[in-house]
Amino acid sequence: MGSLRFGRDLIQLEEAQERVLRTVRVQPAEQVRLEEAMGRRLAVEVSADHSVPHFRRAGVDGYAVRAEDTASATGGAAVSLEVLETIPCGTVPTQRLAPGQASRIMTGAVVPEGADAVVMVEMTDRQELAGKEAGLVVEIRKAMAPGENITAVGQECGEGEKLLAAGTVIGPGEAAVLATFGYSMVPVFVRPRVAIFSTGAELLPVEETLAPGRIRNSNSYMLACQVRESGGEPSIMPILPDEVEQVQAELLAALSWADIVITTGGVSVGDKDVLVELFERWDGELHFNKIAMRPGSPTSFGQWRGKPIFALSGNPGASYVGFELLVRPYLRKALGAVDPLPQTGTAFLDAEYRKGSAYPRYVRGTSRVEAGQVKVRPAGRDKSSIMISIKDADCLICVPAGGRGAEQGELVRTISLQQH
Ligand SMILES: Nc1nc2c(c(=O)[nH]1)N[C@H]1C(S)=C(S)[C@@H](COP(=O)(O)OP(=O)(O)OC[C@H]3O[C@@H](n4cnc5c(N)ncnc54)[C@H](O)[C@@H]3O)O[C@H]1N2
Ligand code: MOO
Ligand SMILES: [Mg+2]
Repeated sequence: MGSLRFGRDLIQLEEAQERVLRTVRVQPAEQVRLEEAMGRRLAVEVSADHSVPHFRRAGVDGYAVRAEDTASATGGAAVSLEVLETIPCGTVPTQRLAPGQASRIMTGAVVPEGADAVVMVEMTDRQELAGKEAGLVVEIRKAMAPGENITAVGQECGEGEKLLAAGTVIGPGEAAVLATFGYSMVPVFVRPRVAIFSTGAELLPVEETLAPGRIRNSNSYMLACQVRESGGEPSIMPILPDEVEQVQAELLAALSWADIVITTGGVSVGDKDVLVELFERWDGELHFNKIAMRPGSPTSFGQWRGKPIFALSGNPGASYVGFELLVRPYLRKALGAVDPLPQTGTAFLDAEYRKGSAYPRYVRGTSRVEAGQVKVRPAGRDKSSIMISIKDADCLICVPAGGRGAEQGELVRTISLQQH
């Protein structure tokens, strides 16, 4: 039995997170088409290289006028103005308004010089005059205030304004900004390639028929989803047996192309806990192999050939939580996030949690808002070996170390899940 198996140094989760984040190298950038940039993280800061809007923009279909010309207009006593021209969207007005003049204008078109308001067409009547006074006249039935129905230059944003920080996840609003400023190609961080290995002689590939003592490999698929959600490119690798030679060879092979390796299982104190065996004989660097947390206390992390290896516990609950607390922050930082650690909040515990523990516990929780208060309860049976309740969790409930657990109604700290 090697020394790592029992003689492990216990560290706090915060220390483990720090050790993980210290090793992160930010990913290189690549250019992708704007329509393919959704969900990616921006690799550059984006500033406005022009004001928005960059011309005075009509906000309604109607008539551009001089507000002072309309001062006396009411429903009963309209003001008549001479119509100079029609200004459709995408064109530039050719004439400046003088007193007594108006121009027909469409929503989104350039407001002509001289005009300082746009009257909705519903507040006007048109007249075609004949004879000596031939021409088009518009009757305005509403007094306008200067600036009414006009979006001023730079009202949305001024030239030079910083709009998107590097590391921002590109969603609908960001895509609209990028399009506005001409980014047909967008510099984004390259997705880290993540090799996912599950270890254990009991594991069956998903397509196999159940057999006595065997279970299907669920961790790899769960983790692949977590990797994808975090912006990584997962590869589900073949199941590894509890044979250290083979595990060593397969992980080394993966390190030649993957940016990150994740394993599950084989990190505890069982006879066949093969990752422990590997860490005893490899030429890599082990940064920790025991964290004061439940689930996932034997979670281990090291670097081999300069690449990070996360060895998560095999128990599905521990694997899931280990990823959220350690791997997701790594991926987020590698993709330029400035705040890689999960967001925390508080909520009222809606059920008692009587399970005390020597280590802080991260209990899968389901939260809801009731009468303006966030309430949270355990998502189901919360044992690290239980897989079924993972799907119901939207947060982790932090239960401090100690023999007491937590009371119903107590304000508890929570960690949000499923962020990018
Ligand atoms: N004597 C002790 N026994 C255990 C301790 C301990 O401190 N002393 N720690 C327990 C804790 S805590 C955990 S967590 C587990 C960690 O176990 P391993 O990481 O070594 O994982 P395995 O032994 O390989 O498997 C544990 C469990 O999970 C199932 N499993 C594994 N891989 C998968 C997969 N890909 N998909 C679905 N399920 C998987 C496996 O069949 C086992 O049931 O050790 C405790 N024991
Ligand atoms: O890693 Mo274990 O989950 O602490 O039960
Ligand atoms: Mg084990």
